Amino acid sequence: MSPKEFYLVGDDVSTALTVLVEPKYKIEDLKRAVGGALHVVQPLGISFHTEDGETLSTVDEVLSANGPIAIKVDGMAVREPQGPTGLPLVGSYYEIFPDHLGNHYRLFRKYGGVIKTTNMGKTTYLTDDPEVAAVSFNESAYFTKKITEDHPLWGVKDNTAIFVGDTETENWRLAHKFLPVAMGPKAVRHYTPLMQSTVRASFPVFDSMSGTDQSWNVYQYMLKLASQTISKFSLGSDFGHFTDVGAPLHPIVTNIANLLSLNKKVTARGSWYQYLPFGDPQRLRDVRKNCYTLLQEAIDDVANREGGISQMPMNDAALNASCVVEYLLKAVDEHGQKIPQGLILANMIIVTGAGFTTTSALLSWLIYCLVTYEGTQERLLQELVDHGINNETEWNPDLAHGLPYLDKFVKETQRLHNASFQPGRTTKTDVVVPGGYRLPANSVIVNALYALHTNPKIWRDPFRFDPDRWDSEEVKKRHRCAYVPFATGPRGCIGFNFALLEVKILLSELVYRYEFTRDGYESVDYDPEFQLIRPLNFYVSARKRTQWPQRSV
Ligand code: HEM
Repeated sequence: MSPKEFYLVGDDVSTALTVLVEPKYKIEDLKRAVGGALHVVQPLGISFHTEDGETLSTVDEVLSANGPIAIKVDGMAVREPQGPTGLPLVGSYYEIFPDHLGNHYRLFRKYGGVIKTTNMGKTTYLTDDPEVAAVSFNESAYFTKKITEDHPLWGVKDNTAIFVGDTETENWRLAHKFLPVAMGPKAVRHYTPLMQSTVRASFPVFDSMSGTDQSWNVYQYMLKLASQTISKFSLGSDFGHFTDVGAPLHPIVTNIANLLSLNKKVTARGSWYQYLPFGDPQRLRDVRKNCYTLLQEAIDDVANREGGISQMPMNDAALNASCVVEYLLKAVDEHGQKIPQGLILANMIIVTGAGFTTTSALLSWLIYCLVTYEGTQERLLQELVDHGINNETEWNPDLAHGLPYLDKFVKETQRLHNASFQPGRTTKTDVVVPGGYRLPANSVIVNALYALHTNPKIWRDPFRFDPDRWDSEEVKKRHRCAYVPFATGPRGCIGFNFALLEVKILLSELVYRYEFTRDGYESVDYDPEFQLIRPLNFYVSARKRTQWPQRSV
């Protein structure tokens, strides 16, 4: 073993660390050893240099060079991410809001693939670089999902629940053991009739608006439809959203939506703000209490159903249960253990909330794309007709996922209008990420999904809505983190099987029955204050079809 000193170009040579180098090392082994010592998360991106800048390509060259060895990461000196200087106290707030998607995109063009923003005392790093996203999504020695004061989910942090709790807790481990089984492809298949019947039960309401040529706010009705579907899946409850045109939203929906909206407001303003005993911070606490009460009632309803709850292995329970709550009450693991009773309530708030807030926004954007991008609605309808689909079709996942245009239309909509936009991860130590950017320990990095999905280095003509791009080799060979609408890694979405099947069936049923037309000429805005990207002022009329195109095949 030969001791050798290494330092990162960009740091002072006095920071050099000693690494023991074995002469039999391959160059990759040396990179891994040096990367580990200097906290370079992707060590194969390292290159070795003399102090004069000469490149050293072999282990022998490194061992025989004089003095400390300089290293670069992806050909770059190590550097601090840059961002707008901002104003005293508020930081970069006015550089970012209200159009945080557009402004972050602009800041990446100006400052590079990892940027730093400060906002009311909180510091956030963000990336639009898939290489950086890939390392941060991976739970590792360097990154984890830990919800600190700088994390976007701080206001709703709850270590008894999935999504809003830290990875390194026993509670997350348990939730992540039990819940995904209830949402895997096999389990989701048995919820297909539920999706089909829920959308068909909404037709009398849309028919009646069609009859009076009434235009309607798309998000309001997609929220009703998505939450009606998710509430049956998650809680086995019927929220009664389609008893008539003006049926109110169920209080579980309004309370969860308020919870998210208040959290975004409270966390956008700095950590001190949430402790105020009045105003939005107090409202956030009250709304959370209401959510708990309402959800517990829904859980008790399932637990007290006639016939009782029989226990069974997780996989059987997932196929047997009529909803996720029933699954959690039934399921036992390989040791005969159940998920602790005390974890069910908090997890069910999350499953329900994560389920309907995302799918309602996605359904709204799908309709937005249909009425905005010429020819898309006709193409989708033609595909349905060509596959013999109508409002009596018995849906199954193979049919829904076997519609190629629908599939790429959904993908392209999620690329440009994804509901989620800011999955955050926290560094466990200081770390040098791809591109040579250094993040301090305990800092939050947000994978900026919109900026990743429109990064011009990856996506040709990124703002053009073009479902056919999904057939191109370029897109098929993209980096695995260039498109991550559901995030990825151990903390990625567990509901994506359900979500994709749900939106495909609901959208197809609606498009087969109605012709959608945009109402109004204002540009459609997203809500900058909400935890998810949802359209605010988007109206359509949906006229019941009386004619359909001929089959083209
Ligand atoms: C269009 C629909 C959806 C989108 C875009 C979406 C997106 C995401 C994203 C980006 C994450 C990662 C969050 C983070 O890293 O902080 C996530 C996590 C999660 N999603 Fe979804 N989701 C969708 C639908 C659903 C549905 C329908 C459910 C359940 C019914 C669900 C349940 C969850 C849960 C429980 C987690 C947390 C996983 C964990 O913490 O380990 N999602 N989702």
